[in-house]
Amino acid sequence: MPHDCRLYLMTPPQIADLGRFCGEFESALGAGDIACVQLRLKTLEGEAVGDDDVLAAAEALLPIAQRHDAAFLINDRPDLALKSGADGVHVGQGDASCEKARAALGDDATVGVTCHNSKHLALLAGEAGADYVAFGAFYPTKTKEAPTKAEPALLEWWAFATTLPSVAIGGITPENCGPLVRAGADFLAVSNAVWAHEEGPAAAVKAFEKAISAAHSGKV
Ligand SMILES: Cc1ncc(COP(=O)(O)OP(=O)(O)O)c(N)n1
Ligand SMILES: Cc1ncsc1CCOP(=O)(O)O
Ligand SMILES: [Mg+2]
Repeated sequence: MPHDCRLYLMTPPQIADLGRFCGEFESALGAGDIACVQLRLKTLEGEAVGDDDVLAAAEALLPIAQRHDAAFLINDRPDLALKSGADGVHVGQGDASCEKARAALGDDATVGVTCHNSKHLALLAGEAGADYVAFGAFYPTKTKEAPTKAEPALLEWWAFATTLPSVAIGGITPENCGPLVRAGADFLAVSNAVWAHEEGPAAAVKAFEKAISAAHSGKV
């Protein structure tokens, strides 16, 4: 039987009302097992997300993540991860390098690296000291224009060839996550399926848990 696959929750790219979002965040984290959260704030119609916005969001969300035993990572910016007291950072191929992130944050921090659909990038990230590699996008996503499409076979190969954890990302829902779980993904990184779920984020987390468990037990 494959090892346990866990949820990795990404924030929405824009948070209009931080106070209100804290309630939704608390409700998602309280609904089930979430291993990790990534604060991923992006620009909206050219409006830049300032460092202060990221730091204010981190200040509000980090204690909630800590209360629920979820690691708290910042997207893109090792410097803001350090400033905010986050557990680590997720960097893409166009962001700071894994080595630079590690040097800024230290050995105890978590550093994750986007590897698109590339075994080569993932092996390099592993050599550079990444704590996990992220592959995607597995499905069409509304959250970003994903530059690559990945297949579950890549997760299978990765799990067979290495012991470094993998994160699957991109358009993942409770309905389509089965093949990724069965292929050996260690984490499912999800955003829209949780925040836009018609019954709310807690229902989404519960639906993911049910789907992951069904995939592990071979029911789907
Ligand atoms: C878990 C995870 N995987 C991939 C990404 C994408 O990172 P990146 O390529 O840097 O793109 P942006 O998120 O910065 O738009 C991610 N953030 N998290
Ligand atoms: C950041 C990112 N990188 C590749 S797909 C994606 C978005 C994931 O969000 P969603 O779960 O809403 O598709
Ligand atoms: Mg990035």
